[in-house]
Amino acid sequence: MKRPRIRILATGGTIAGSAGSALRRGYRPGQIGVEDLLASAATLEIDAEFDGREIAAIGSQDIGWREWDALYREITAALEDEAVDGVIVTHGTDTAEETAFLLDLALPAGKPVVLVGAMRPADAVGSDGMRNLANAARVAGDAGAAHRGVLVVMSDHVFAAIDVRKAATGGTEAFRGFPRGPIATVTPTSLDWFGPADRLGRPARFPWPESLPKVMILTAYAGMEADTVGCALASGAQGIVLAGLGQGNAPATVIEALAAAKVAVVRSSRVDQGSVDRNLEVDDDELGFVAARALGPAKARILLQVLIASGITDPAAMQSEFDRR
Ligand SMILES: NC(=O)CC[C@H](N)C(=O)O
Repeated sequence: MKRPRIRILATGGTIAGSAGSALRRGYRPGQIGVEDLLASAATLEIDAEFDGREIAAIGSQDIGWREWDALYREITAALEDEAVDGVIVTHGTDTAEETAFLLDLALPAGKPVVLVGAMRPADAVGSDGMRNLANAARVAGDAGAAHRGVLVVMSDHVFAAIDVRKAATGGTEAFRGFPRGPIATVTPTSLDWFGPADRLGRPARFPWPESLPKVMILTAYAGMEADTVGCALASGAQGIVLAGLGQGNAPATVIEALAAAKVAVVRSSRVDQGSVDRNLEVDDDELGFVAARALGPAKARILLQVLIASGITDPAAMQSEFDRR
């Protein structure tokens, strides 16, 4: 059988991180260039042909429009290139869910696109980077990974971009999926999908935006004051995501300020699991809010940015996009 051809787009992160010593705790992400990453991968004798391009060499806390735009363009070119069977994006774990979800919203279902990272730098004892990369290659080279949207491979799990979250600050099992858990298990030599591809023939949900509007996340807490909303508006936010308490709640004065704000408001939750539904304790119909459903604040912000960029600002129309999977 023909070896799959996989394009690696490197952005940095711990998978390219180095401490300079196996026993040093502090380290810097994005130190290992794509050529060195490819050289390490070559020693694993993975049954695939790789080529690589460097998009960035950063910790993903610094990722933003410049890198996302470059990634979208490179991935689109790779998807159109008959010589490429699948794409791997090496990425820091902190914002992997945001990058994966943004790309997921704007790419057509088709060839596998897989984000992968690591929790331990490349020179740490028991580093997980090459294991995860070998797993990602297994997925990106698998025909069964096509038409599932953008995927994230961490530890021995495959997650869909729409579900995945970084749910722990440390440890190699740091990623979880909500509401769906992993959709496959993977090792360098095995891959088991739990169900059929669910995006067969689905076009891109949104055109790639020309830029992303400013949308801020306000995290709720006991004693939160309404002036936080004023701060967001004064700084030019065109939309606000409430990382609310429980089912997207906040003190009454904050809800009033949000209702008075003349920008889109999406209620999500600071709680990691479970969805935020409409009209439970907050009257979304009355106040013109949108419920984020199962999207956590970071991904709700990405969707809200894309909606505003696409000219979709009516609350009912926005809600139906948040209801979609
Ligand atoms: N485990 C990691 O990748 C964290 C490193 C860095 N903060 C990043 O997100 O890129």
